[in-house]
Order: sequence, then C-alpha cells, then structure tokens
Amino acid sequence: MLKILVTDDIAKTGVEVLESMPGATVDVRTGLSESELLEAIADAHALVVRSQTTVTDKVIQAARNLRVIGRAGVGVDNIDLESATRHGVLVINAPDGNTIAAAEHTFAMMISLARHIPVANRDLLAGNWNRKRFVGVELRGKTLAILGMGRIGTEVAKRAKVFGMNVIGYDPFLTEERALSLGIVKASLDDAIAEADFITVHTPLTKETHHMIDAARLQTLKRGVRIVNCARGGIIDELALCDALRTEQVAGAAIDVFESEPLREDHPLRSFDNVILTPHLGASTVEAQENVAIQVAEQIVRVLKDEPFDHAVNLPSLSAEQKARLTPYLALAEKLGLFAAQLAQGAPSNIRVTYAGDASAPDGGYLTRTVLKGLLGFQYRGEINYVNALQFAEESGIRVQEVRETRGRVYTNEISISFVTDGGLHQLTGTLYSESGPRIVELDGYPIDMPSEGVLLFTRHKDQPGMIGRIGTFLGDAQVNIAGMQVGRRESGGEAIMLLAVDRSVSPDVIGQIASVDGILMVRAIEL
Ligand SMILES: NC(=O)c1ccc[n+]([C@@H]2O[C@H](COP(=O)([O-])OP(=O)(O)OC[C@H]3O[C@@H](n4cnc5c(N)ncnc54)[C@H](O)[C@@H]3O)[C@@H](O)[C@H]2O)c1
Ligand SMILES: O=C(O)CC[C@@H](O)C(=O)O
Repeated sequence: MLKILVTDDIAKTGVEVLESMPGATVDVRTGLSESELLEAIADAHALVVRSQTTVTDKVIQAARNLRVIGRAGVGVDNIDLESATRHGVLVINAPDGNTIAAAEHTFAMMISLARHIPVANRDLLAGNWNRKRFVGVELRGKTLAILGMGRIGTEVAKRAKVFGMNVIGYDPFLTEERALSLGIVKASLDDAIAEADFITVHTPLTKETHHMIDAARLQTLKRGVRIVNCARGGIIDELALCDALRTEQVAGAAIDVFESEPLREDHPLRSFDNVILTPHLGASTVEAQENVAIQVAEQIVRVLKDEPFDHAVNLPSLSAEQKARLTPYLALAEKLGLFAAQLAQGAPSNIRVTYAGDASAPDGGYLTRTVLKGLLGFQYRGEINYVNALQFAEESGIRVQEVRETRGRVYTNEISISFVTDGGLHQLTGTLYSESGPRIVELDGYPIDMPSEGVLLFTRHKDQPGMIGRIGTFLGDAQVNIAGMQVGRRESGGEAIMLLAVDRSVSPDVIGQIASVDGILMVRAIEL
C-alpha cells in the first residue's frame, strides 16, 4: 500500500484526486511539530505541502520510501531541493494554478497603497471622517518597475498597462521582443528601479534575489516610491525597508510575504500606518487553491503510477512532443546501462554516451540519466534514479560525457556507451528497430544483433576449435537451454566473442566452470 502524506491545508478536491488512486492511503495531518512530521513521513511514498511545512534535509532523510514531494503552489523555497535531489526524491509544483490570484493580490495591494484604503477604513471604523488625510495618488501615468517577468510579473504588467502605467521590466530572460509585445520597456535592475514610482517584485527567492532590494538600493530609489512584495520574504531587506519608511524615502509598502512567517507580533513593519500587511494571501482564492491542489495531486498520482508527469522542479522539463519521441529510447537506454553494469563488474571512472541519428535530438539529459540509472542503479542496488543519477555520478568522481552525432555509423538511430573500469574499456551499442524494438548491435567492437532482453551469456575467448562446444556442454549439463547465438571475431586464431541468449539464469558455479576453460578470457552472465 502506498502512503500519501498531506501536511498542509490543500483544497478537498485535491485530496479526492489522491484518494481515487487505487492502492494508496491518504493521511492528511496538518500543523505537525517537527518530531511528528519525522514520524509521519518515515513510511510515506509521497508528501504534499503548501508553504507552511518546511521540508528539511532531516525530514527527507527520515523518509525511507519517499519518491515525490508535491508543492501545491509555485515557490519551493520551503523544500531542501539539494537534499531531495541527492536522495533521488522528485519535487514537483503547480506552477500556474495561482498566477492570476497572485497577480490580482499584487494589484489589490498596489491600489490599496495608492489610495490608503486599509488605514482609511480603520480610521472610519474608529469613528472618524477624515477626507483630507487620505488623499491618494493615481496609477495612470506612473512608472511601475516589475522585477521578475515570469508568469505573475507578466500578468501584473498586463493589468498595469490597462491602468495607463508606464511599465519597466527587469528579468534576465526578458527579450526585447517580448517586452515590445507586452508594451513595456526592458531594463537592468538599477535602471528599472531608479525611475519607478511603484516597484513590485515577482522573482523566486534564491541566493541571487535574497535582499535584491537592500539598504544601499533603497537609497538609489526615487523619493516617495511605493513598494509591493507578494513574491517571497527576503527579496526585500525588511529592516532596511523599515528604515527607509521612517525617513520617508519610501512612501508606503504593501507586503504579503515575510522573511520569517508567521510575522512576529513585535515586528517593526507592524508599526507603520503607510504599510499594508497581509498574511501570505497571494494564492488564497477559492479558484487558485482548487487549481493547485488538483494540479499537484494529479501529478503525484502519475509519478506513483510510473506514468509521465509534468512540472518537475529538480528534473529538466520536456514538451509533450519530446516525451513521445523519447519514450521508446528510454527502454533501450536503461537496458544498455544494465548490460554495461553487468559487463563492467566494477565502478566505471569514465562514461561516454553517444547518441546518433534519430536518437540524438535534444532530450534535457533524460537518456543519459536513464543510462546511468541502469548502470549505476544495478551496481548500487537501485538507490539511483532519474533525479539523482547525474549528481551521484559527479559526487562519485565518475566523468560523464554526452556526444551527439547527426548520423549513426550503421543504423538510423544508435546509442553507444563506452566506459572505462579497472578491467579496461568496454563499448556497447544499441538501436531501435521499428519492427523488433531495442537491439544490442555492437559489443566491444564486434558487430552482433540480439534483443536487449532476457538472460544472456557473454564470453570473450581465444578463437580456437572446440570453445563453443565446451561452453554448450556446461550449459547443457546444467539444463540451461540456448535460444540464440551470436559470434564474432576479427581474424582467425585471434580473439573472439560469443553472446548467447539462454532460457534461464546461469548459476555462478556454471560461470566458474566456463571461466576455468583454457582460452576463456572473460565470461559474464547478463540479465536484462
Ligand atoms: N504570495 C503568494 O502567495 C505567492 C503566490 C504565487 C507565487 N508566489 C511567488 O512568486 C514567485 C514568482 O512566481 P511565478 O509564477 O511568476 O514564477 P515564474 O517562474 O513564472 O517567474 C519568476 C521569474 O523570475 C525571474 N528571475 C529569477 N531570478 C531572477 C533575478 N535574479 N532577477 C530578476 N528576475 C529573476 C525568472 O527569470 C522568471 O521569469 C514564486 O517564486 C513564488 O515565490 C507567491
Ligand atoms: O500555499 C500558499 O498559499 C502560498 C503559495 C505561494 O506562496 C506560492 O509560492 O505558490
């Protein structure tokens, strides 16, 4: 039975999607202390969180069966991604379900700030009627700097244009062409903020964006600027912002997200009339919560069912067309990796994977991850998967190289692995026949043709009379039937290879007997 643990409040519709998965139990337990979380996650196969649960390295290490962490939302800064990747745990999110909610909240904050709505409301409820005190400013004609022109930044830009604002966008991935099509101006960070009457941030929180607006930058802004943060606490230095509010360098701020949440009761941001605070409500609409809960739940189910999934945060993303093209090659790549592991019998120091012809189209590294999953996963008892394969190789000092060639040497598509171990260099090539599926077509430089499945016996031996007969006799005596045979040699009397397809596993005793035959240089049982 698979266990799906949900530790933050997600919409009921999302929980229902999880509950509809046959063979799974869903355990919804919110508000857990760290020790309760460590206990609950120990046997969980999937974890679903929003932003309240902090998924640390300790939590990931305590999770013996964890395959996937789903974030019902965008930001994954509450998840230790590095640890998840190292432990082969997939992290997925729901990237677009709350875009509109967050953009609308940003706009609500900006208008409230411009027109003093929260403070005027409080004042009126206190019994006053102060029309002169709350004269605001218009958005029309003002300059808005948007830092981070992704999904939410783009939606904010569209709304700002409708309000007649001049919009400047800063984002390393913003092209002139896209800026033009949105009717905004692309600028560097410092140029964007220098002229702004309003600034809003929409980047993730990363090492680069942490305190992107700090004390020094606040001093370079136009006096009287208004600042909105509905992205992540920590992008703007909160204490520096408080100083700039005190000196009136900043005329107002609207903040939804904080460096530490919940915001502590004595935080200085709570003391300003011209500061609007909301408790991380950017994504809190009925629609957004349904969207993200369903989106993440559907992907969790797909991951647990070993079906193709979307929105992986710690794997490269692929288009539907790339996925469809890649699927048959994944099987071949994994079989080649498995074959290589059993051929090598020792850790490789160098692995080169060459993709040729139809197999060489860009794939975000998935095929190489799959080769490594087969190769290293066999040697390290399955602890390697698509998520951690490259990192594992790197940390183990294994040099992995990818080569792409437009044409195969013999076939229209080829995947070749060459790898070096203490025992020497091996090379293996596979291809995908449209009629008969994945085949092994080259082994250590000898052309062969075998399906990449079942039980195989590989020998390298001296090319001398009687070798094949003696190997056949050992197998016959052990009741192992031979289903197919490929032999190859470069010159008579030199070295030769033989690859046998057999009907059942060959015991280590039989392998030992074959290895002891005079003239046998290498023998391997290979199960694919
Ligand atoms: N308040 C909320 O409840 C709420 C809701 C949703 C999202 N968010 C936050 O908003 C952020 C943005 O969400 P999104 O859906 O637009 O994400 P997105 O990935 O679509 O956009 C983020 C953009 O930031 C840009 N960026 C990254 N580093 C940058 C840098 N150093 N300088 C400038 N730009 C940089 C990226 O290029 C990207 O275009 C999320 O990371 C999340 O933390 C908050
Ligand atoms: O879970 C939430 O409500 C917040 C989500 C938001 O911060 C996000 O990054 O998607």
